Amino acid sequence: MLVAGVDSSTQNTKIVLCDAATGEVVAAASAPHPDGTSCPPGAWQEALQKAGDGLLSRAAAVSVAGQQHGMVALDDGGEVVRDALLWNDTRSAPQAGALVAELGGREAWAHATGSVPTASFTVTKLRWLAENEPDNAGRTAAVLLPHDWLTWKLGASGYTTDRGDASGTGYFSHRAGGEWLPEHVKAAFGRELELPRIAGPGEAVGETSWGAVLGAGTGDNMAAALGLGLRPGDVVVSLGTSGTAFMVGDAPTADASGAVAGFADATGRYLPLVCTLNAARVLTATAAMIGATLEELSELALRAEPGAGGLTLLPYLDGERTPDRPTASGVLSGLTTRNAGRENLARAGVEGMLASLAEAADRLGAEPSRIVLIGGAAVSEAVRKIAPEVFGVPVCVPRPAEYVALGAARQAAWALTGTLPDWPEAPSETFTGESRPIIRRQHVELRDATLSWNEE
Ligand SMILES: Nc1ncnc2c1ncn2[C@@H]1O[C@H](COP(=O)(O)OP(=O)(O)O)[C@@H](O)[C@H]1O
Ligand SMILES: O=C(CO)[C@@H](O)[C@H](O)COP(=O)(O)O
Repeated sequence: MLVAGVDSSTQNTKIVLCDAATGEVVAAASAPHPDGTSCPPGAWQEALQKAGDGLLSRAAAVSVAGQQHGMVALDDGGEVVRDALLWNDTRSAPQAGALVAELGGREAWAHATGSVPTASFTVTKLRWLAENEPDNAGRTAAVLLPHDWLTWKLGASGYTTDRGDASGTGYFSHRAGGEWLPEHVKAAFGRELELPRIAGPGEAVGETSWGAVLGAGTGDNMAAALGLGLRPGDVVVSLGTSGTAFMVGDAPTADASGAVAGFADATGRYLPLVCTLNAARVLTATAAMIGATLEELSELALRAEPGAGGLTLLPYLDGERTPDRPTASGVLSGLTTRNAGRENLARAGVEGMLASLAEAADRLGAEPSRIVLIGGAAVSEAVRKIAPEVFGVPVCVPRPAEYVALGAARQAAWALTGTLPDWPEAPSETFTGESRPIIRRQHVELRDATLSWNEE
């Protein structure tokens, strides 16, 4: 029996078709999404159809994992009202600040939802819609997350979501195993909206047009956790469009500083997570700056010394979420005639991205004995070799695979059989290296020196 897992992430849709009993991948495909921080949901559906052509129909069950937080506004006929605003769209930063203040401050938000909302959270996008597009707001009857919408389009019985993705909205509470906070929607939007039913872990929520069982799906980070064989205390660092550091725990978290988002996972447990807006694209941007391919960037970076001769890249290229600097941009600092060269620039790009994620991982307060490194940029040799120097612990890189899609496939198998299957842990390679404190020192000094640069 075969099951399919879909990862509808920021840059593309990836699908894996797996043996339901063993998790062995028998086929895989992908298709790109349009660039940008807003997207017509139809583009995700087209990518799903393109990547899934001849593949999805072989699956007896399917689950969709999606980029978190995106606001899919629907009218009372189920039509999309406007392009979805994505997790990395920072236009609702002022609304985030206003909502935090209006509803009792950071402590109150962390207590109510597990998180303090930044511009990524759906609730802040709802307020932005109400304030800036009254016609679209007036037509909006329901709000879904990207994976909810795709699951509905695939054949779910009504609008559904799961507690993992729901926990990134800003209108979900961990109380009573997970429930909506309609009063938060009303406070943000001015009135209540139809929200999807929160399905239980492993629940089947409908049937596809070819008769496959449909799992509830979840957020992409929750699915990654499901796709990896994590050991207790493991911290995962994912280097995709977003950078994330997360772990699975038994109790909800409530960090009033706002750095750690107190998400739920896809199994009934919790997924404290720290997210940065800038990760893999820091490397693409650095490579473009020095006229190199990603492979050349890696070779060049490995030729430079730790600290890149004093050159530091603060990687907040597209604004930043952790730290909360939505209007920030990147800063290259410490340039001299002695260090101006492609090797140091390449190394500064890799070090900047990793140092930012090491700071994020620290916010989890976990003191892990290893870091599990995944995501598109984890295939880079320079990233793998420099990561232990930055994190200061061994870095375990599971065999490159689509772990989000694999987690979704595992959830599909759960919906199909009623049992979460035990798939074998993927083979991995562990990278070790001397800790190089200079890398994080340079990053922190530049981060703190630029604290007031983007204040309005
Ligand atoms: N060899 C490589 N070196 C560095 N980055 C890479 C490499 N291969 C792919 N990437 C980057 O990985 C990113 C995609 O990662 P992925 O985890 O699929 O992202 P997402 O899930 O957010 O769509 C792209 O930005 C791409 O440039
Ligand atoms: O906003 C978050 C997590 O809170 C992001 O991690 C999104 O879920 C997008 O993920 P990728 O497309 O980068 O995988």
